[in-house]
Amino acid sequence: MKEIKFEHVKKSYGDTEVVKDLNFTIKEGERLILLGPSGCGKSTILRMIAGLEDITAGNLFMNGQKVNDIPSGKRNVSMVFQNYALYPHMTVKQNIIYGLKVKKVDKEEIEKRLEFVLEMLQLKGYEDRLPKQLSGGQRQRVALARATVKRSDFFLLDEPLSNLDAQLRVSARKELKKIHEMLGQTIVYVTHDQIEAMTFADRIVLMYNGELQMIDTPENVYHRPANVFTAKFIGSPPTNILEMELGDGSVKIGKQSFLLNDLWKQQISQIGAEELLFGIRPEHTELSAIPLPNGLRGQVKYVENQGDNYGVYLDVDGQELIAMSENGNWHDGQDAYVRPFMEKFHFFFKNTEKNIGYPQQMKVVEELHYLEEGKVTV
Ligand SMILES: Nc1ncnc2c1ncn2[C@@H]1O[C@H](COP(=O)(O)OP(=O)(O)OP(=O)(O)O)[C@@H](O)[C@H]1O
Repeated sequence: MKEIKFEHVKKSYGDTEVVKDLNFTIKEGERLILLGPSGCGKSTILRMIAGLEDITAGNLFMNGQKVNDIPSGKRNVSMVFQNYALYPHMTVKQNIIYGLKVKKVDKEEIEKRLEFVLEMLQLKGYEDRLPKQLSGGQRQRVALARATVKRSDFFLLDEPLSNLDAQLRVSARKELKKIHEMLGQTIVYVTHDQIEAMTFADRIVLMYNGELQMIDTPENVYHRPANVFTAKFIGSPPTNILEMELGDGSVKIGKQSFLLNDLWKQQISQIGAEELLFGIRPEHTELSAIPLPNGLRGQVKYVENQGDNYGVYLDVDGQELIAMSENGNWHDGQDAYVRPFMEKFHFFFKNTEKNIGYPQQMKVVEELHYLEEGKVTV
């Protein structure tokens, strides 16, 4: 089984714990993305898998075998680094096959694998060039090729596309997916780019401050965030998190309130919630210049042009709420009315910032057709 299992894994540098009690399993053949802000411990986790960092406490298993003390060279991993780390004095071909030669792989087999990656990563014709004679995108493909020819069980990538421009990143992700489909390796991929994570991952591990915040599919990370951090980290502009009070079947925000439907009323009463926070994504609201039933009134503070639509920042009784609008004709200080979609509400416990959960009947679906308040059909 090409599986990686963390069992109470910790990593400290001196007195500083940079990875705290990790417990999760990376499944055979999956594309797992380690996502999180700078310094959260992503690279450290990847380097522990690669055997480039010691584990301070706990156990790490690969292929069912405990590998805490197994050196990197014996872990059946290949790794691609952010800076490519190509050998500058070797040609493209030499760079790609160097590892295989060291391992004394049969000559014919080396040629076969070389042909395969040159073809797949569009490097034909570049075999005899030195890295300095290549563009950034080509160098990155050579680094991918060098890791791919090893055909190891585990393919580890540390921000491999961050030096590429947006277009090249899209095509490189496609190539990576192709490699994955053909070779079926278990991929662990570090990035701080949520778009990369959402488009490439089977599952995402979201890290913050050395702690795992959530591990789940991109859909669930977006629609069912485990806590406030996840809700705010995923999505742009970030999820609105508002202070609220519970009224009688309603949510009070500042001096205003809107009614909850029966599903939410039941959910909230079931968990016996005390103090809650209310979450709603900017894209899950309706914004209007005229009052909306069951909505909130705010004043426009700022409008951000996002190309195909606008982020409108409102002051709602002293709290900021961002809504999306197709038109940019909003002016500062103007009254605006916003209605959060009930099917897209999130509630979090105020003390722990953990999600309270969702009514069972509210499925995670991409396309929803809104009828009226709180009623939804798929
Ligand atoms: N050799 C080291 N000695 C001391 N502290 C370290 C060492 N390597 C990393 N750290 C610290 O450990 C924490 C996690 O670092 P890590 O590189 O894993 O973060 P990251 O999430 O990959 O960040 P980035 O996205 O910026 O690369 C950081 O606070 C970093 O300063």
